[in-house]
This record gives sequence, C-alpha cells and structure tokens, in this order.
Amino acid sequence: MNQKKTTQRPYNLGAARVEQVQSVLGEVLQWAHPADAVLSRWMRAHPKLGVRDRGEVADAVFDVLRHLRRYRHFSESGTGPAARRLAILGLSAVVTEKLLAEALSEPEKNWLSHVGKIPVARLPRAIRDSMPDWLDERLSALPNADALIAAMNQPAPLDLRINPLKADRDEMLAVLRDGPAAKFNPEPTPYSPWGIRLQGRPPVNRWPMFEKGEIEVQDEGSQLLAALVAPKRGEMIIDYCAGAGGKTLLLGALMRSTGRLYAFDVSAARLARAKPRFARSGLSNIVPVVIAENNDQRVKRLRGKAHRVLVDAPCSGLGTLRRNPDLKWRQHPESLGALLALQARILRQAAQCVMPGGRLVYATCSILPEENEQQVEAFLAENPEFTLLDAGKIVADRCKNLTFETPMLALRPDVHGTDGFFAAVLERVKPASAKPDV
Ligand SMILES: C[S@@+](CC[C@H](N)C(=O)[O-])C[C@H]1O[C@@H](n2cnc3c(N)ncnc32)[C@H](O)[C@@H]1O
Repeated sequence: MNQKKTTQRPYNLGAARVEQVQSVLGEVLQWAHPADAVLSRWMRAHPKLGVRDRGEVADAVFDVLRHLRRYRHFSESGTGPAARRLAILGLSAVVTEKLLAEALSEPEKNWLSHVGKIPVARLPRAIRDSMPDWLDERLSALPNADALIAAMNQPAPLDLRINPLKADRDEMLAVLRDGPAAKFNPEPTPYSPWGIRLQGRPPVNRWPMFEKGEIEVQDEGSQLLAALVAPKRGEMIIDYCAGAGGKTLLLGALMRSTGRLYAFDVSAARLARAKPRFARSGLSNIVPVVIAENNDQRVKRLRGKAHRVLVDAPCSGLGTLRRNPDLKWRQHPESLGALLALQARILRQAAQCVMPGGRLVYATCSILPEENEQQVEAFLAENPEFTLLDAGKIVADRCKNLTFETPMLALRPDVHGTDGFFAAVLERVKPASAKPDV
C-alpha cells in the first residue's frame, strides 16, 4: 500500500475557496480599479481554475461588494483578518454549507451562526442594504426608495440584443432554445423588440452567433435608448460619447447601414475597443472619430448639420449597481460634482451640431436627479431654442407597454427590470423664417 497516499490530507476545496475570495477582495477593496477588471486579471493569472471555480469566486466577491456595509457591521464581532470574515460571508451566500464548513475553525462556525441570527430587517436601511450615507440620503428622496435600493442589490440577468441587420428575434430565440443556450432560459425582453434575456452566466462570446455579429450583449435599457433616438435611413447622426460602441451598433442597424453615423469619443482606447464590434456587425455607415475635449475642428465643421445627436454622457453609473456594485463605494459626492460640470459642458458642445428641427438626446445610466432631470432643466433654461419632446410617445411605436410619468424616460430596476437609465429628447426648433407660410 502506498503509505504516502493514505496519510496525505485530502484537498480542502472550502479552504481554497476562502483563500481565493480573500485574495481577490484584498485587491478589489483598495478601490484602485473596477472590480470586474481586478477579477478578470486574477482569472487570467489562474488559468487552471474551472468554470465552476471561477463562477463561485466571482459570485462571492460581487456578493461582498453588494452587501459590504452590512457585512462589515457583522464583522465587528469575530476574530481573524477582516478580509477573511468578508470572504466567509460572501461565500456563505454562494456555496453549500458543507463546503464552507470544511474551511472554518470552530470559533468561525460559531460566529457565522451568530451573525446568521441577527434580524437584518431591524438594521437601519443604509446598513441593511449597504449604501454609503451620502447615497442613501440622495436615494431617499426618490419615490419608492426601498424597492429601488432592494432591486439594485440583486444580480442582473444577461440581456442580448439581436442585430436587426442579420437576425430576427423569434428565429434567434428558437435557435437558442434548441441548443446549449436552453439551460439559460432565453426569453424575449418585455419592452425592447430586439432583446433576449438569459439567466445565469452564459459564455456568449464563444457562441457562433456572437462571432458572426448576429447578437451582442446589451442591457434592455440601453437598447431602448436607441429606440428613443429613432434614427432614419439616410440621416446624419452623431453618437457623441460612443465609447465601446454599444449604442452606435443599434443606431447603425436602425439606419439600415445607410446615411452617416459618426462615433465620437475623446478616448482613443475606448473607440479602439468598438472597432471589432463594428466589423462583426456588418455596418458600413459608421465613422469613428477621436475628438478633442474642447474646440474640436471636426465638431465645429458639423455645426447645425446633424439630424440627431446622442449624448450618452459620462456619469456616476449608479443605475448599474446590479452589475457594478463597487460603484457605490468608488463614487463620492466630490467626483459627482466634477461629472456634473463635464456633462453640462458636453451637452453644450454637442447641441451645436444639431440642425434646426433636429434632436438632441441626453442620456445617462444614473438614477440621480442632478445628473438627469436637473441637467436637462438647466440646459433648457440656457437654450430656449430647444424644447422637450415626450419620450414615451417617441418609443411607443417600437416598444409596447412602456409609459412614463413625465416626458422624460426614466427606467428603474424595480419597475422595469432594466438597469437605471435616464434620457430626454430635446428638439431644436426651426427659426420662424424656415417654417412654411400658412
Ligand atoms: C457612458 S460612456 C458611453 C458608453 C457608450 N455610449 C456605449 O453605449 O457603450 C461615456 C463616454 O463618454 C466619453 N467622454 C468623456 N468625455 C467626453 C467628451 N468631452 N466628449 C466626448 N466623449 C466624452 C468617455 O470616454 C466614455 O466613453
């Protein structure tokens, strides 16, 4: 008998998992980089881990980020390194009790059982639902804040968008339901005519329909923004903050690859990431342009020329907490102040490109009024040649059952099941002389 083999301790998967999560948290909680970037780097450095291992580590890290304040409150009791206690709490939401028990000492087991009995509902909301005070205060001012915050603390499903140039939603749904995607339970999105919602963590970018440019990953809310821009064939459209091209792609397809669609951004790196997506999509009407922050000559040349200008503004991203829970810890009131000034500046610059009778669409993935309604109101006060149109009426054609209480589009995870998105459509009125005589 092999003596060595019988005396070797069996591999303790639970202990390994706690160490893995603790090690990722050690870096993520320094807030130097976005959590998904830290996780991707860590995964690349651990190529031998299987799909399930990766999934459990990522889920536990994201669970800690969602519930960080509550977990820190729980971690005030217990002993050992704080990051280990956080890792244990995150894993307790993700793996089986049996697996976790393999990793824990007796005092740790007792501590976990003790915190499991704390009546969470009696904790103050900012601790219970893990919001920094400044954000909890701002969210309190919104209608049904409890429901909104609770929904933002849930993981999001994965939304796909078909490329209307290359695919039909019903046919794609049938293909997905018939193949290996069936286990992710594909369903049509409730509002967007191009969306398919999946549950779980499907490896979409390895699917042939993704490689062929027939589908893209895009939250339903983001798809609805393209419906709101409502570009037509042959028009000249500017996507002023195109980034990695998420919205550009759908705008280009809605134009049936005709006309001209400028994809502007100040970040060459972001636009570079858009290029393979543009190539896969089969669109030939997109013109990517890296613009300068101020006094850009290309922008000047397009003064008064565009039918539609979309400003998908840099924002706090606080509408996307379901996917990016670290943002609530990485954003601060001071960074918000700088963003507000930048949004107002971009809006002013982009507005100059809109032709008389054309439209400016201002959008964010934030739920904070100062980035949204208040920006639009300030812009309208300074620019009386623009008027606010009714967003609900504009999307009604394409998106059934989508209504809003004000003329602006405001999507919420608790109400619409999308990320939090905001958009307003502003039309530049034609000067009186340009109107036909009656
Ligand atoms: C919300 S992201 C855009 C996301 C993109 N539209 C999409 O759907 O994937 C905002 C973008 O604004 C860009 N940006 C920041 N300052 C800008 C400026 N002054 N002019 C134009 N774009 C700017 C950022 O580089 C970033 O890519």
